[in-house]
Amino acid sequence: MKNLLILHASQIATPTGNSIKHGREMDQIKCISDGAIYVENGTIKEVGKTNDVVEKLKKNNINKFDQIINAAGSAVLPGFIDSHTHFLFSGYRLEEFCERVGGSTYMKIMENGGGIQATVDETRKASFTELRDSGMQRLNEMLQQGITTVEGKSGYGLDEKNEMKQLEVFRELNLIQPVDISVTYLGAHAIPREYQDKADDYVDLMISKLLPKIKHEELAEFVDVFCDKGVFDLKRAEQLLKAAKKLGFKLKMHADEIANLNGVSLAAKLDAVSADHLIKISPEEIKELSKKENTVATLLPCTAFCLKENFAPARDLIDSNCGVALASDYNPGSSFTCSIPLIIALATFEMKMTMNEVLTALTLNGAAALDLANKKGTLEPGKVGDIIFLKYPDFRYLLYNTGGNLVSKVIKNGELVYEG
Ligand SMILES: N=CN[C@@H](CCC(=O)O)C(=O)O
Ligand SMILES: [Zn+2]
Repeated sequence: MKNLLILHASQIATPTGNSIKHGREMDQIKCISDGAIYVENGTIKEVGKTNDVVEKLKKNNINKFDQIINAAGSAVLPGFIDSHTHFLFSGYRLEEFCERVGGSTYMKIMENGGGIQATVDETRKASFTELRDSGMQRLNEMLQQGITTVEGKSGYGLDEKNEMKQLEVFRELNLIQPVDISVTYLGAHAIPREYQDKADDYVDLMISKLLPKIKHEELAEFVDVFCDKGVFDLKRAEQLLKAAKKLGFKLKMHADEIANLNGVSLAAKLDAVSADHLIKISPEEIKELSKKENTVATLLPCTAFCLKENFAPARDLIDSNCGVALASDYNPGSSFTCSIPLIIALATFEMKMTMNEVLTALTLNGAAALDLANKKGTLEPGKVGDIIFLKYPDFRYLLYNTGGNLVSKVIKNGELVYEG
């Protein structure tokens, strides 16, 4: 048996429950002062006031611990869950980023052969080892931000060999470093050059060959599609997602990012686990989404910021009773950052979310966007022991110390894996 006892936390701050929080529920955070957490074999067993937890452990004759950490002076939170990223890629797009800052647009760059295609060219050239090593470095950066679970999408291979390479690198990374990766197949990230005027053939190829192979080899849990103008239209997105669902994949969707193609409606209709971006979501779609218990609205403020777009209407979504998650969208084009402090600053100051809502969106609702809300995202008995410490005594310092990385310790599965 391996166990850990955390004592005297100035504050334990956590959402509660095993499922997505909607609307007003997102604003409810449980705070315990002078808190303690006991973790056994990677699972949280006790959470409460230090005196109460210590008493309970004594009663149960638990008096030997592999590690005891005094958390006085720290707020202690669930590990952050970054539920939308494209962190596995090769090559950077600095020039295009600067062009955009100077006035060009994401789609103009893509039409001229840059954008996702440029990263596909570089990623195809990269070896398994190169991809693994750069992925490893990025995961380490995430860990230091307090991210204990991340979603990773393929989508920079766009052919069988290179999509499989990305998915296999994810599998390897899951074995060799602490951050858990939930894997998504995003073959429908762009129409590959080889299929430029044959988009239907590419969709057919994914449906007839790639999806069954990936399912058979258990290389991805989710299937996603970039449904937008100039990429995959609604009809093709529906065709692909329906086929994926039939094979047992869970669904995600890049929806209403650049243009409104009614993508959120489709995500709702197909019971997707999440609909992501939503910058251009319509009022009707907000209504539709609010009726869905389990489709998370995943908002990506760093992307809107870097694309100089409006932010997704977080307030309207939450006030209409939707469940909102926040994620980084870490990718080499529209959001080359995994900065949790930047997400927090944009979500509060620009998107008018409360700090309680932001914490829920980065933990429990992030877990829900990965279908993990019954295992992760809160500090409660039965949940995985993924816990972070801040260098200040109250979680609201995350807002107050604007832009600062306040994470001082990260516990993964009950073990200390990072100390800043
Ligand atoms: N929009 C599509 N995919 C990414 C961008 C990927 C890229 O530009 O490389 C996104 O979510 O923003
Ligand atoms: Zn994305």
